[in-house]
Amino acid sequence: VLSMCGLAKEHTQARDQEKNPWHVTISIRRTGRGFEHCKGALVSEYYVLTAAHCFTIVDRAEEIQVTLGENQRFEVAAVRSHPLYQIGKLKDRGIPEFYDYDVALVKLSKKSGLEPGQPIRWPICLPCTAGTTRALRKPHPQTTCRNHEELLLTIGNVPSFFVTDCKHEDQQAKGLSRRTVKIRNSEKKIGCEADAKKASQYVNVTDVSQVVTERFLCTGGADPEVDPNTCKGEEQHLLLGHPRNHNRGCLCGLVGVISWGVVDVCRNRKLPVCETGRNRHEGSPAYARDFHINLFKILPWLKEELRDEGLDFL
Ligand SMILES: CO[C@H]1CCN(Cc2c(C)cc(C)c3[nH]ccc23)[C@H](CO)C1
Repeated sequence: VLSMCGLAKEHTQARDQEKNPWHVTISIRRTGRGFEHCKGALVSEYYVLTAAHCFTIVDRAEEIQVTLGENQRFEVAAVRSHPLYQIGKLKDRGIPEFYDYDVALVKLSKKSGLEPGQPIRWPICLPCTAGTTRALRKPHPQTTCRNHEELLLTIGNVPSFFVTDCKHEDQQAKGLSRRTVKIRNSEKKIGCEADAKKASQYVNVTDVSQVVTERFLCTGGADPEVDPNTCKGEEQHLLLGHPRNHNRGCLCGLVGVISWGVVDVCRNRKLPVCETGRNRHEGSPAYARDFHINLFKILPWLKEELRDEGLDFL
């Protein structure tokens, strides 16, 4: 079955949830400390993709809930972090957190698309599947995985966006807003990655490649204009603005999973204003960069874990 991914209402009258049906909230009950939250992306009928660091080794599936849209709750059958994710791997070198391979798949206990009376929850397309070929309006099966990477990740500043909770200025209602960022590729990449050393916990990092490995994409900074930054709890996904018409996210599909940032701009934990993005830490420093796991670098794991989901991997 050709997974009907990336189908969402794009017209301006559509409600936030209809524009971003794949955007989910993951709530983890921590005994004595209430709930912690992360964001995730529905990538098939049963699976949500998110960051592995949202979970600890003791979290059990029973403690985790996934909410689609405003209030459609799902229980979780299993959480599978990438086998090479090991946040404490460099502790003995004075590097407290290491985010390499920071991705996890959360399996829902029932299919996400079949609730009577609920809107269809279209998943977002994964790279190197027939769905992304369709979203890119390219011929199938002639278009290869390499073509996807060339189309989506080669030019210097790749227009992309992430989705964040926000509140509408007037009626204080909660909404979702798309925050446009540029993936710093080719010549912009070096400067972007170098700022990782400004993170408070990375004072002992001598060579930035110790913490920013091949698996990462880098966004943020102020060149040519200031990019919005992510906050803790917004681990989720980076979508792609269409390489040609930058003004509209083309639902070309998932490219990365937000993993960590140098500065947590939501210190005051107030939701940003939907229309303007105000309330974020005003005037983030130019070194406020964000790092995302590049899905093109973890395809074997994705294909293996999602082999029964009918996603037609290329
Ligand atoms: C290397 O040291 C830093 C790692 C990241 N940490 C927090 C964090 C996480 C965990 C996840 C996301 C999505 C974040 N976006 C912005 C900050 C932030 C703090 C920085 O504030 C210390």
